[in-house]
Amino acid sequence: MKKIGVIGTGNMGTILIEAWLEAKILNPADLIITNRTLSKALVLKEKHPGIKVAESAAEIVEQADFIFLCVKPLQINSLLQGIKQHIKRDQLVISITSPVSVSQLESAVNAPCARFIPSITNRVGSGVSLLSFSESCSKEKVSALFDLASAISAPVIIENDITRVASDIVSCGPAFFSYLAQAFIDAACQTTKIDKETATTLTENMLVGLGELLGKGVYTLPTLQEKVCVKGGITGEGIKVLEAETGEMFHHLFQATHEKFAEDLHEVEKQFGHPY
Ligand SMILES: NC(=O)C1=CN([C@@H]2O[C@H](COP(=O)(O)OP(=O)(O)OC[C@H]3O[C@@H](n4cnc5c(N)ncnc54)[C@H](OP(=O)(O)O)[C@@H]3O)[C@@H](O)[C@H]2O)C=CC1
Ligand SMILES: O=C(O)[C@@H]1CCC=N1
Repeated sequence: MKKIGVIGTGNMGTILIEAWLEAKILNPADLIITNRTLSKALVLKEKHPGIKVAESAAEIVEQADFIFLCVKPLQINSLLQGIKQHIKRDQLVISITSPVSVSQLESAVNAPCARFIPSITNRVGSGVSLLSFSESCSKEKVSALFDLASAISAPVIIENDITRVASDIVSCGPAFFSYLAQAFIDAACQTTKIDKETATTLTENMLVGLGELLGKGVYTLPTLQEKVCVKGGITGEGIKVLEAETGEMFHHLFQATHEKFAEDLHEVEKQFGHPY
C-alpha cells in the first residue's frame, strides 16, 4: 500500500482517516499525519497507535506517496508555499476543498494533482465523493485514488464547472436536509402533543428507512412519493402544502451558495495568481 500523508486532521481529515481505517483499505501504519495544532493528530494516534504523527508538513512530504491537504481553502496556498520545493513528480497532491481547482494546485507544485471532495456521509462508507484529476496524473495514480475513494463512497468524476452545485448536493446536502428534518421535528412538537424525544426518534428512523429504500433501489424518489400518496389520502394534503410553500426556496439556496463560492474563488485566485 502507498504511504498516505494527511496534512490537517480537523473535521474532515479525521473523518477520512477513520473511514479508511474502518473500511480496512488502510492500516494505521499506512498513514502519516500532521496538524498545525499537533494535539489533534496525537488524539488520532492514541486511538490508532500504528499511525505515525509528523511534526511538520515537510516531514509528510518527505515520506508520503499521496499528500492529502485537508485544510480550508485560504490555508492551502501558504501551506503549499512552505512545502512545494520538497514535492516530487512521483507523488500525488490532493486537496479536499471545492474553491481550489486542480489547475491552481498544479500551478503551485511541480507534481500531479487531484481533488477529492468528500461528504460527511463517507464516514460510514456511504454517499458520494467528487473527484477531479490533472492531466499529468498517471493511470496508476488515478486508479489508486479511485480505490481509496471507492472504499468509503461512490466516487464520481466531475468537470470543474459543476463543482459548486455538485458539492452543494453531496457535501452540504447532509447539513441542508438535517436542517429541514429538525424544522419538521420542531413543527411537530409545536403543533401537536408529541414530545421532542419521540419526534426525533421517529424522524431519524424514518430517514434511515428512506435512505435504505433508495440505497437498495427499491424505489426512486418519484415512485416512492407515488406509493405513499394514496389517492384522496392524507399525504397528498401535506404535499399540497409543500408545493405551495417551498416555492423558490431551493433556487435561492443554490444562488446563495454560488454567491459565497464566487467570493471564495476571488480570494483563492488572488492568492494563487492563477484562475480557477
Ligand atoms: N465539513 C465537511 O463536510 C466538508 C468539508 N470539506 C472541506 O474540507 C476542508 C477542511 O474542513 P474542516 O475539516 O471542516 O476544517 P477544520 O478547520 O476542522 O480542519 C482544518 C485543519 O487544518 C489544520 N491546518 C490549517 N493549516 C494547517 C497547516 N499549514 N499545517 C497543518 N495543519 C493545518 C487546522 O489546524 P488547527 O487545529 O491548528 O486549526 C485544522 O485542524 C474545508 O476546505 C472544507 O471546505 C469538503 C467536503 C465536506
Ligand atoms: O468545499 C466545500 O464546498 C465543502 C462542502 C461542505 C463544506 N465544504
